[in-house]
Amino acid sequence: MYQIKTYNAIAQAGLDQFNDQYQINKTNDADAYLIRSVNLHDESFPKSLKIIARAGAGFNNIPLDRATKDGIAVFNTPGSNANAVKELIISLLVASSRNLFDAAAYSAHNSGADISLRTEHDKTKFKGSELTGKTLAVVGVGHVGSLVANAASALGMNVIGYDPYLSSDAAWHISTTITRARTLDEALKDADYVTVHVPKNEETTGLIGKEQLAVMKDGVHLFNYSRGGIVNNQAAVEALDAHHLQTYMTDFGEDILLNRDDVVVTPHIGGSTDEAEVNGATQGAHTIMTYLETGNIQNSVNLPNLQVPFQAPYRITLIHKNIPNMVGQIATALANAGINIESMSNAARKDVAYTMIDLDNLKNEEDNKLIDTLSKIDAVFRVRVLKH
Ligand SMILES: NC(=O)C1=CN([C@@H]2O[C@H](COP(=O)(O)OP(=O)(O)OC[C@H]3O[C@@H](n4cnc5c(N)ncnc54)[C@H](O)[C@@H]3O)[C@@H](O)[C@H]2O)C=CC1
Ligand SMILES: O=C(O)CCC(=O)C(=O)O
Repeated sequence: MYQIKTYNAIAQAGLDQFNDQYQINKTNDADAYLIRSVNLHDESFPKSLKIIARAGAGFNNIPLDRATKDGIAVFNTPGSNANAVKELIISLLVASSRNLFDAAAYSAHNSGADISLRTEHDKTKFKGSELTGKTLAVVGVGHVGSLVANAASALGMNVIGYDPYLSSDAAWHISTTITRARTLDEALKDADYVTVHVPKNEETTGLIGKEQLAVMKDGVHLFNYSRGGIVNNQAAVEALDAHHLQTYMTDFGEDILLNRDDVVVTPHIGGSTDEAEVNGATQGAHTIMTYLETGNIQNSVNLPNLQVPFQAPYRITLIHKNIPNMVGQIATALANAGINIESMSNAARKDVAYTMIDLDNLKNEEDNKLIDTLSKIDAVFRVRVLKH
């Protein structure tokens, strides 16, 4: 029986994917965590833990290096909530161009006998502009950014995308109407609207700061629905005070953003739709079952991808450092145990590697001894034995 531990609200439809080999939230000694935004940086992991599946895109809440050293595979669910974020960004583009929040707040407090007279007089304050023909810069053109770019283009906007690491797969999803910027400044300088859709990491922290804001045109609208810290909020507030930035909308609040008419803060709701939550939980559940039952890896964020159908009834998987002679040592340990290798596959990702070995014969009583021997090889982080 495999044990699953969940954190945050995980959609029931996702939990329903687990078959009767799985128990949910029965013990802390879990084989798998299925999580959303919980911060795991200060948590130690139980020895039993083999996989963390993040239902969603961002994985900056997970200590990846520590997880790798503990032999834990970490996955996200790419694209599962991208449409939810896209629809929210499109609504915010419209809301900012039509002063929707201010106009609605005005009407909420406008009452009395002469209401229609006052409305007709005051509505000029809320006159907006149209999105068609305006320029949108999309920074990060992955799952979310590409959908935002294509939808904005369909609304008649000129869209400029900036993504120095764009994968060829992702490029297939971008409309030919999107202009590609070679530098961040090139994307920002003509934009009436800027939206940021990058992962949070060392490189992207402060990606939009004082200098980048200075490159933008007067009156620009900025959206940060990626992560707090990717836009430097202090710099954004200064640009708002100088009436250089017209509005700033973000999913990630901070005290300096409070009580301002030119800021809209939403409570991290970018991926909060029924559909996105079901997609993420379902994809996460399938990722967990595949990894626990077959060892196959797709969409890991700390291990290399490696998918091989079972070639024999038994499979040994090893997570280890990507250094010379690891495969040699593993093969020698198996040979010393008198075990013949049916098939062996290995893949590496930076300084970590993953090896899967399929075997015809493995006596039950030998499992523990073999795991012990393989685990003792220096630089091996995790050994598992699976049966087909
Ligand atoms: N507010 C919310 O609830 C949600 C927030 N997010 C955030 O949005 C981020 C993006 O999500 P997805 O599009 O699904 O991820 P993704 O991984 O599909 O796309 C991210 C893109 O950013 C690009 N990128 C990386 N560094 C860059 C840089 N320095 N400059 C420009 N582009 C860069 C990558 O090449 C990639 O194409 C997530 O990492 C997450 O933090 C995602 C979903 C919901
Ligand atoms: O709603 C959630 O779980 C968070 C969505 C998110 O921020 C992400 O997927 O990166």
